[in-house]
Amino acid sequence: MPGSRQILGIEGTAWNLSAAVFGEELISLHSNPYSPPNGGIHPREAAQHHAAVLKDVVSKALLDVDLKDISGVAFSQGPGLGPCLRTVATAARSIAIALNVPLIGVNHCVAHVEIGRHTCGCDDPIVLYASGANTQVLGFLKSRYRIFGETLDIGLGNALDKFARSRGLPHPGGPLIENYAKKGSPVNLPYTVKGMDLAFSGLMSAAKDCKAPIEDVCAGFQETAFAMCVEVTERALAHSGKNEVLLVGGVGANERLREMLLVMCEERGAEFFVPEKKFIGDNGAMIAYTGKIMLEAGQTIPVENSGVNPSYRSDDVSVLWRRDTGDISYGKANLIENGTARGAEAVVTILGDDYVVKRRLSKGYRNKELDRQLIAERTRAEARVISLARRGGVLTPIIKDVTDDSLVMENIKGDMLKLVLTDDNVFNAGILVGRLHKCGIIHGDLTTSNIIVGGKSGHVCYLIDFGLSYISSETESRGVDVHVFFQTLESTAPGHDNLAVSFSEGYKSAFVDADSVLERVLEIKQRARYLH
Ligand SMILES: C[C@@H](O)[C@H](NC(=O)OP(=O)(O)OC[C@H]1O[C@@H](n2cnc3c(N)ncnc32)[C@H](O)[C@@H]1O)C(=O)O
Ligand SMILES: [Fe+2]
Repeated sequence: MPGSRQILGIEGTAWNLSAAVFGEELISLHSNPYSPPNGGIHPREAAQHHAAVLKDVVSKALLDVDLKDISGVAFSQGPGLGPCLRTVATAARSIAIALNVPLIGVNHCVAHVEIGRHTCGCDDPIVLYASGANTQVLGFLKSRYRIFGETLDIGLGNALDKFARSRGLPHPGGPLIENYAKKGSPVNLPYTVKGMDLAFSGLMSAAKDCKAPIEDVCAGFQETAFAMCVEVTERALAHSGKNEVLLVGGVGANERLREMLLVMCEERGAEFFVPEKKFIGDNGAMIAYTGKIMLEAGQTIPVENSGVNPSYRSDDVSVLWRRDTGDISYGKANLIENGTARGAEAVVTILGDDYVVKRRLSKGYRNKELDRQLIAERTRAEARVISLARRGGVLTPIIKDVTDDSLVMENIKGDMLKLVLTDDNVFNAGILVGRLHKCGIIHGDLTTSNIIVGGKSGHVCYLIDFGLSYISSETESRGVDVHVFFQTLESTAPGHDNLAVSFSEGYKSAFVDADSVLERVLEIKQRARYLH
């Protein structure tokens, strides 16, 4: 393709040294993976491997290309293993200087997403990015890939690989576990979704200690870990109002994970996408392609500023190559229509004039036993938290009846706070949340749709939907609660900073530790994390 724009991309953040050229479409892709002789990936040894094979891999990628057509060199700038990143960056800089073309520093996580969007032809998905080092649920909003939820400890792939190693299996363990799991019946392991976040290290330790046959442990590991990922993905879908799901990252090769996401999407009427295998794990094509669209948007970097960043986050990248999408539609999923509202987890139906029934839905993607157990645990926990909150003076619906999967409770009449955003109402909401935090409860989903303003005076605030609530007196958890509330204020009433001030005043008047929580809220905002 003479004259057309072609980009050379080099990937080498961890296990795979891979190079590709992307023009209008993929022109070439060559890889030389590193397999550790024993144990996991050793950063320095992996970097030595990359240095040793780089010339061969890049030459092969350039074999049928006229060097005059190369208009940019892209490389993985991070995240990844420091020595590996530096090796690849050095090579990319030299090639860019030799060819006298711009250099493009690509965020590896964003590249996983972009090659997925391009090759699958999806537009604006919620992304489950599950790899060795990372596990994140992402969605595009206002020039950035926002992180809706992510692992708080290790990546899912690393958890699988480490467990496999503890059983004497070679690296990478993910595919081997998948094979064992096909022959097993799942054991029960700890399910650790925390709000919108995930954690895998407790699950991994429990799997290591489990004495059941390896097939059953592998099946239990997959069923538990994947159900956690699918749950957070579904919630992000419900909150964002988006209707596409894209799976990327090495763990996305797993057929059971794909099947579970497909079932979830079918149940919600969303569309599921997954790239073909050569584009799902680490590969040079994702770097070359993302380099190409970045170059077209003018996002190149001078060689002197091209240092690598081993902890480069997906939400650090300013995405200039995508058109902006509108606001997230908070609470849209919770609107009651024809007497029924469907959220990510439950259906609420009006029962006569005075009551509503909240029934948790069975999820077809979950293993039956896990499904039954989660529904029963969460229903009981919700009833408990509501009673505790009432005892602490928080107005909530009165619970009339609890079964294995449903709560019958008082029908609170009034308007959602988001429809009556006045200083007085928001001040009262602050008092309510202050009382809640005082009695050690975190709401977990403090949106302006979950506060109802009503009562005789028309100004009394009730708190509803405790489905994600938990017990904690930590400043961080309280701060996240308030931060979520402030974010929904911003999205429903942009520019009305006075509302956050009124809320804070109410909050302070009801809760002695309010100041330290509000300080933490500022810190959380700085972290630019999209917590919802
Ligand atoms: C920073 C970068 O280096 C890193 N890349 C990475 O971790 O490689 P990736 O190719 O995306 O994913 C590798 C992981 O994917 C897992 N994996 C591969 N096939 C699998 C399968 N069939 N089932 C489960 N896990 C699988 C492997 O066990 C390994 O943990 C990342 O994206 O976080
Ligand atoms: Fe990766």
